[in-house]
Amino acid sequence: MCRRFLSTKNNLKMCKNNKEVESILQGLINKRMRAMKEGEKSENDLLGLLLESNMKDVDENGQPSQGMEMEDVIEECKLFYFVGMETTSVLLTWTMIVLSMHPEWQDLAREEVLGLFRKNKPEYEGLSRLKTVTMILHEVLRFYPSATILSQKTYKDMDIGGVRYPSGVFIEVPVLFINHDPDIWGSDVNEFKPDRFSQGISKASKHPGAFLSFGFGPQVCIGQNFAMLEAKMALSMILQHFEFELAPSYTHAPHTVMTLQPMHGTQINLKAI
Ligand code: HEM
Repeated sequence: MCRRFLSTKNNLKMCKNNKEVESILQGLINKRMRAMKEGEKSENDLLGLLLESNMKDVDENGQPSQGMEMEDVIEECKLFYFVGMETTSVLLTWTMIVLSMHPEWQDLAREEVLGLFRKNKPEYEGLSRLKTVTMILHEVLRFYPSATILSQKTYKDMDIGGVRYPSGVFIEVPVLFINHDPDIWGSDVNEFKPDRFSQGISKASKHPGAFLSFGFGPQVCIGQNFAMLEAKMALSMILQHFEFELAPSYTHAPHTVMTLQPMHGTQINLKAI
């Protein structure tokens, strides 16, 4: 990877970090493979599944090229870690910011959570009944989509929307712009209005497929249900135990570093309840 880039200070740092992540993963993989070879039952997690498929193919075909290369296993682990962690964490961050800016929605969300769980740990069944919290998370994802642009590349000559594209053209879908387009969402597009999602995602806008914060088509986010569950669980627990508001030092400046983030951090005052 590193040979493709100029040796600037930043690129060298990125390469160093990348090598460090890869060597940590390689260590974890080696440990797990040793355990599997010694007959230990593989754990029911992503790494276990990837390695099981990798080792099975190697065994049955006698040559490793048929299975997933170790490099691919490492890349999959990196992909899941980065796309799974960062996206959900910025969703929660923006939700805390927006609920601080709109205390009326913070109160409604807390009312719903306490009504369902009181101060008990939220359980799966109850999380699927959170209507206001779900609408809030969808509206936050519309306002501040973790991925602001989706990139696709044509792999052959093709027609898209009446335009002929040759193979190898990058097509960028500007999710952030689409999510803020009044022709799609209405003239109140710049207002925080979770109830636009009260009838579900497909009825929230004038176009049923306009909500692209989890992508679309074959590359649609595989972790979206898990991410929503995680976010509902975390937000419910925060709402159960704290009231929160923005600290005076907070400066609102969304900017993109891979994901859409608050440029100057998220200073929030919490009050235990
Ligand atoms: C709020 C949280 C999340 C958001 C907003 C989000 C958003 C997205 C988007 C927009 C894409 C499509 C990318 C594209 O078309 O190029 C995507 C793909 C994907 N997401 Fe998520 N995601 C989230 C959480 C997660 C989690 C928790 C996981 C895994 C546990 C995950 C795993 C993936 C994977 C594996 C892909 C496919 C990548 C590919 O095929 O290239 N995501 N996600």
